[in-house]
Amino acid sequence: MSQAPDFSAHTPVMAQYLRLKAEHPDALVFFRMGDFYEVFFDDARKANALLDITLTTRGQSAGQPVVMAGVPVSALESYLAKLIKLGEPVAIAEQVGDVATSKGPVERKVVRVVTPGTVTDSELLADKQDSVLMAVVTQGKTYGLAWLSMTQGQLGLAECTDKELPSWLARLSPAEVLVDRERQPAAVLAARAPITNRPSWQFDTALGARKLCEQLGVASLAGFNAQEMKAAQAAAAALLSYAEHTQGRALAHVKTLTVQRSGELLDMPPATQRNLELVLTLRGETSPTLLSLLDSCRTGMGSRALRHWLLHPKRERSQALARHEAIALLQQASPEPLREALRHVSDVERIAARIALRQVRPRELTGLRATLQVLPDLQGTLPAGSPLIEELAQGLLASPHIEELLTRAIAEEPAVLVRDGGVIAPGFDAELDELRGISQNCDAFLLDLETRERARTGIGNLRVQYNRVHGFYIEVTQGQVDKVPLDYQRRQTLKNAERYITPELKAFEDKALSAQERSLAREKLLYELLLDQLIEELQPLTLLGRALASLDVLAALAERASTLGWCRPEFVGQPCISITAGRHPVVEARLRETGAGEFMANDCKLDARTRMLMITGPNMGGKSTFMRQVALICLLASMGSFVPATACRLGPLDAIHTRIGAADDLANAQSTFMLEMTEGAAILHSASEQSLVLMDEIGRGTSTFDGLALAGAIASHLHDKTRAFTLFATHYFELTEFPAKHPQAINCHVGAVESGDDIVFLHEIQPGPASRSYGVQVARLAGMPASLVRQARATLEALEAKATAGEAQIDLFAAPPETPSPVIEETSALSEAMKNVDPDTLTPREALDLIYALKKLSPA
Ligand SMILES: Nc1ncnc2c1ncn2[C@@H]1O[C@H](COP(=O)(O)OP(=O)(O)OP(=O)(O)O)[C@@H](O)[C@H]1O
Repeated sequence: MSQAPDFSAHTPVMAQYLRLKAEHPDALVFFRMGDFYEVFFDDARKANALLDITLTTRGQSAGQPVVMAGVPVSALESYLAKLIKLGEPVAIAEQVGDVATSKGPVERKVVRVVTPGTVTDSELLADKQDSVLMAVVTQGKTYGLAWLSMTQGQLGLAECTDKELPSWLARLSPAEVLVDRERQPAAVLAARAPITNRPSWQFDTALGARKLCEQLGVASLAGFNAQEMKAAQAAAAALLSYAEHTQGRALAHVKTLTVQRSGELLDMPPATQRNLELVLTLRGETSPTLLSLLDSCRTGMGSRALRHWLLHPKRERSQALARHEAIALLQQASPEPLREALRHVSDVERIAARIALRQVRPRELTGLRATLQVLPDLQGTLPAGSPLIEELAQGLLASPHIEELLTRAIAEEPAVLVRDGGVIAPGFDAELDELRGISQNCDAFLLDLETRERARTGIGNLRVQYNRVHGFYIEVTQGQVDKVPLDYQRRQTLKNAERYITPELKAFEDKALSAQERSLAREKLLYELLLDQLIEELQPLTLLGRALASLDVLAALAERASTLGWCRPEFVGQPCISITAGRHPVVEARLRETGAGEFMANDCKLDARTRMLMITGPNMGGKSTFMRQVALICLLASMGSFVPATACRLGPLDAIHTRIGAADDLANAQSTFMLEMTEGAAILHSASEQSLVLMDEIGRGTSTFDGLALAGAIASHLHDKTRAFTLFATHYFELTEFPAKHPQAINCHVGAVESGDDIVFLHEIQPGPASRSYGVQVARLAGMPASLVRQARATLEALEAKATAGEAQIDLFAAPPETPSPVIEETSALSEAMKNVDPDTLTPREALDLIYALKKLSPA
């Protein structure tokens, strides 16, 4: 055992600080001193650098100057927000002892540690996004994942392979990842989420299983089908220990576990999420994206749930079907009354979590009360006929007596903080009412005393008053001082007046001031008791939060479907992606916003016989837009939304893969071409017959011949071996020959017409190959100098003439030659042996031996 460090040479306060710091070496310790949080020594230097706060010294301790910096208590939140953004954990050490009665420094304790993945303060969290804490550990080839959204009380487990790990990280986008400090998985380092190292022993399967059972209040994990997930349990051990450690308490609100298996969800690798601009644009902005277009939710919890739906579509379709049905009914009846009712709803999910962590503020409770009061109205807006909506409606019924309790307990308009008083409603507690009565009756008493004293002393302008510094006093102007009776004791002398106190007034003062203090203490106690009662009701509250969030998403999707003119998709069992008049929702919205014209709708018909579209046509013609819109429509249908088309039939789908030209991944030191090939290889390895693959101009990152050869080979592989539904956009004209030799591929092109030197894009997908590429025209449109365009055109004509003059056609798609057969080697061994033979010198016996030897060398 290591010995506890000895801080006895330090001043008592510094010794106390250093003990707390020793328990939290990785966090900045914010040490409460009255109205400030102070940081010392190295933490002070760090805070000075990160927060730009002034560094000073205060005296000495153990012979060293005490370097310090401080932030006012009232500004804590803004400093925390900065540090959390920078990924710096902060341990908050509060004064927990009684200042008045403490001998030596008042007792202080770290009450919580705020880290990026465990923040629960509403001010520090984005309304529309969850903060997810995740733990990742490897056991052999399996990665165990466990994650927790502290503010939603949701715990998740999964296991995956190293290939799948990046998808999981992208999907969950954790705010903080816990890893074994001895074995940090490369994919986690690459994901660039803040990493927190934990000791190896915390990633222990048995400990994880025990902690999970305790947390969920179950005897075994069998009910969740998680008893065999050893690696995930090990991750959960570290996750739960850390979460409790940072909150400084057990997590009463975490009662549910979702077990997600690889293979359950539609696979969307990070490249797909990025290329389709689902939640972030390629530039990293939050708008315009598919999520920003979809999110007309009325509540933060709705927006968070929508994001989850979008990133976690299931392969199995029953959930999506139920959502389609609910949206159709809401749309028929108009979703507006429900959306209107949702305006009055607070973030019940987060409030429930903050109740559990005993951090909830009075005004959040009045928000909850107001929410509970609108539930009957909200219930009235729900259409009948959808099992999903009926199930969600059950969640709304769960909490009538919480409303009653909150109405009785919390004042109409409570103060912001409990310590300010005025939070508990009158009539809730007799003792509190009495204490408040005493301080409130002050005014009447003082008026009465004033009248009596005026009469007794004959001083007409005598006044009884109060101020915070001197308490109660009787004020007499200097001219009247000689009339003051003997029982008046002088308190203070002013220029024009004297102030006195009398035994009666003193007695009243003691009673009034102590009543105020006692009433504040009583309110604090009652508030804590109220939290105890509310914590008993966490389950219905959590259920209520989820129901409201889901209803909000359904109503938003119904509204979007009506506003944007989307249709209900249909699922079928046979392989097909059949979209009639599909549109790219985000591009269409942008065109509408900017008045830049109408979006041209396009069909996409793929089935068992046609699995690949070879798409050609000019730059800017709309190839990328078309391919992306097909993927987005498939994704929207799979998450349970309506889709931007007039009709849509979808067969089973297991993944959406995209390889779309991206900027160099400079941060990872990969060249464009290397990245292109790496992403392409990953797709060829993981796509299946039920996958949708988008290949946009693969091969363009290298020389023409290399690129063309690779593109041809990749198309063949996808067509012959993978057999995925593939949209293959290319500038290589040679590839328009591909369908002639590949029966499941067809040519199509984006239409464009030339008028003179100009080109007009029709954005229409038409059958057959494009006639030419129009690159020079596009360059002209882009404003290249006229002389340059002329030169390019002349060169192009010359090149075209040379090409048609003729070389023999190469079959780009011919099956690869067989690996050289061993025959060649063996034959050469044979001829090698023959070289050394001189027949004229051989005896018959040697000739026979030679025949046997040659026989051995020859192929069978
Ligand atoms: N169906 C459509 N209707 C109307 N406008 C469209 C349509 N498709 C694309 N566009 C417009 O054309 C622009 C270019 O489209 P897109 O990027 O898809 O072209 P591309 O053929 O992939 O070009 P490149 O080969 O240069 O990547 C889009 O930004 C959009 O404004």
